[in-house]
Amino acid sequence: MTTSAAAAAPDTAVLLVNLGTPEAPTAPAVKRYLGEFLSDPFVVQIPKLLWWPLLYGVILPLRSKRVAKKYAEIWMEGGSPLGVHTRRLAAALQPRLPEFAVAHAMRYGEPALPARLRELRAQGVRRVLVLPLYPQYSSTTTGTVAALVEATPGAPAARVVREYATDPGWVSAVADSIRAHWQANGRGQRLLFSFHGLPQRLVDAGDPYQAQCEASTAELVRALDLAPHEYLLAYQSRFGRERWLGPATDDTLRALAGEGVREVDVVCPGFAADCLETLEEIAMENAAVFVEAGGRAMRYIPCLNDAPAHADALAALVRRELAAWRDAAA
Ligand SMILES: C=CC1=C(C)c2cc3[nH]c(cc4nc(cc5[nH]c(cc1n2)c(C)c5CCC(=O)O)C(CCC(=O)O)=C4C)c(C)c3C=C
Ligand SMILES: [Fe+2]
Ligand SMILES: [Fe+2]
Repeated sequence: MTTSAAAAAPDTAVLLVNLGTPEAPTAPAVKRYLGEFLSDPFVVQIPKLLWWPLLYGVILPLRSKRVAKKYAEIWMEGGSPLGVHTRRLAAALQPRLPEFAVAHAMRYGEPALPARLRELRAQGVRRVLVLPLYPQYSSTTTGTVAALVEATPGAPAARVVREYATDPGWVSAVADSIRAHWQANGRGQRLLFSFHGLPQRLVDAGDPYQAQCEASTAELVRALDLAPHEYLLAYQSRFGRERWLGPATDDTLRALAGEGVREVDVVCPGFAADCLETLEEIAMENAAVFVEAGGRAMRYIPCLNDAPAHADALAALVRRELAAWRDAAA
């Protein structure tokens, strides 16, 4: 690097943060990743003394093997879909924000968030806007990212984007992707909005996640001009025995097939990037559930991933957030 390029090194960075994903579609790699994920007290609130023996003694040994097989079915040349799409999205964002350094990190696994923050500081970055890739806020996702940023010594000054559930640019990008999918593949009789689930207990305790999923859906319904009978909202990926948000995506698909609906489209606006929960659980498992219940076809509408419209929307969001940060400091 020349001296002038070094002098021009950006003092502000944008850090995209996603959940994280295993390094390989193997039981040991899945065990490492799930172990870190499920021992985060923001995600599972059972006291350590009870939870850890259950997690490390029963859940991980059983689940890692089963889940590794699922990852193997969706693995891409460059790695896990969530990792590949997140990396590509950061690369798509960089030319749209040329005066800033754009990087990405994961809350669990690699590239690890604390190391990335310190690396940016070492490169001369003094301020970092952290953008968790969760449109809707939950303590279990955005909240744990914000807490880790706060708890990382040696990090640049940081601001964390809380949510973008009704951001107009993001809503337009998702709505356009749904229209484009209909144009290319035909349109089903219903559109199902499927969001990742959450324990009902957390919502009752004040987590705004459900309200934001509903707000995202309302904005998308408005943008697409859908009538009430044309769409449904459901929650997927239940984990454990307690009550989670409902209705469940699989139950909803069975009920639709039972009502005689032959073709249904499913979109997952809680996921910025395709991952196990969309590519395997929705596009494979739930598509089979719908057909077994008598439906003809469940068509999955992909996440925005590294689409230009996604990068455009996030770049605009970043510029607004940085301006708000500047104003707050002034
Ligand atoms: C207590 C368990 C879980 C909570 C709470 C939870 C919230 C939550 N998760 C996402 C987004 C993703 N979750 C993903 C995978 C995944 N989630 C859980 C459990 C909880 N999630 C598990 C155990 C797993 C792993 C897969 C499995 O074992 O079934 C993923 C995909 C990761 C990938 O590598 O592809 C995403 C993304 C949100 C948005 C959320 C709360 C709102
Ligand atoms: Fe999850
Ligand atoms: Fe799942």
